[in-house]
Amino acid sequence: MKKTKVGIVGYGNLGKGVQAAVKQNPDIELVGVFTRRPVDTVNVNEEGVEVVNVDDTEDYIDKIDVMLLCGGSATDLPVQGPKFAAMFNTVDSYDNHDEIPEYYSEMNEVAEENGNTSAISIGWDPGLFSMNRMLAEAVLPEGNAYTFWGHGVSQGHSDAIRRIDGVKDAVQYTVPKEDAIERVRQGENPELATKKKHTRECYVVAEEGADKEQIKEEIKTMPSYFADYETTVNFVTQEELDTEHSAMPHGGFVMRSGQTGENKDSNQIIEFSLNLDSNPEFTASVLVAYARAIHQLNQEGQTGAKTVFDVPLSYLTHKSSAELRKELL
Ligand SMILES: NC(=O)C1=CN([C@@H]2O[C@H](COP(=O)(O)OP(=O)(O)OC[C@H]3O[C@@H](n4cnc5c(N)ncnc54)[C@H](OP(=O)(O)O)[C@@H]3O)[C@@H](O)[C@H]2O)C=CC1
Ligand SMILES: N[C@@H](C[C@H]1CC(C(=O)O)=NO1)C(=O)O
Repeated sequence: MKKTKVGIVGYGNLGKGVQAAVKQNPDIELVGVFTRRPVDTVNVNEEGVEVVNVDDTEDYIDKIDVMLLCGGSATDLPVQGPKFAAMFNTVDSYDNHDEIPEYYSEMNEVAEENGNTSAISIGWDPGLFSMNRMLAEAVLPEGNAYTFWGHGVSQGHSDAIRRIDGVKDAVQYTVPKEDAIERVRQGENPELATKKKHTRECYVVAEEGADKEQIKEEIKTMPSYFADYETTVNFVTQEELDTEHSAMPHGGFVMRSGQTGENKDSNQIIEFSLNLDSNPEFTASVLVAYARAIHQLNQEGQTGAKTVFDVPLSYLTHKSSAELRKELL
């Protein structure tokens, strides 16, 4: 079997998750981990997997079929996305929803120019939840849609806090408002503004001597991430963060309630939910499936940026169409 050879760019929670996910996919092979840090400070604990500084990436252009970009969306991917899409097929999990259209345009231009294929905003939201929002809307054109996340750790929001000057470490929990969920489940079809659906709880380790009030203000007013939410900021020690906030569970659901029939008197509900012990390991598993698909799309000459709306579902699996018809139809 010809394997898809992949590389990991950025060895954090998501990068480690990709390393684990590759081992569950016999048709995928990990060639190397690419990091901005000195290579002797990053230990991947896996025989045969090279650790390379990102400045030496060009040496691997002919050795890697798809590069999995595992950097943070707040500040890493806006730079690393275009940089790596010029050299490789890529898959990333870019999740700043407000900026996805602009990111898509830039990635599409770079990937097209270089004959590469780049899957962007892959994961669960954006990603599998996006797919299900679209599917539900296509099937039930007359209705109301809702997305709820948590209670769990948003990696994107946690990463965004960690990038603030004076922050040493941080975790952000997204907390759904139970009254909002109840109103949706009761079929009220409420109009729910962003603030009305979730609150955000942050646990922050400040650097020695950092201005905590300044950090709190930067978090609460951060556009796209916190500005539209009720957000609480708690300062804790590194030991408290490590002992009480090291797990990264998450999940949520997308739901659409729609009406059908001559008199629109049939109420139909579509719901897709996730319950994740590990947000990074699940997200990484989605990225690896898309690495398989992007490799095939590029071999077919389909270049440019792709979202979950552009990639055929059957390309995500190693199974043939005949196997799918036999086993899963
Ligand atoms: N679409 C979706 O559904 C989802 C998207 N995501 C996205 O994934 C992104 C990455 O999340 P996550 O992996 O948790 O972020 P991390 O903070 O763990 O890692 C981000 C980067 O920071 C660097 N880094 C990691 N650990 C260290 C360290 N100890 N010292 C110095 N640098 C370090 C790494 O780059 P380097 O090795 O180069 O130093 C890494 O790529 C999030 O920002 C989010 O946007 C996450 C979940 C779901
Ligand atoms: N992109 C999110 C995945 C989901 C979770 C989330 C949130 O809690 O706000 N939004 O989307 C992440 O980084 O974890």
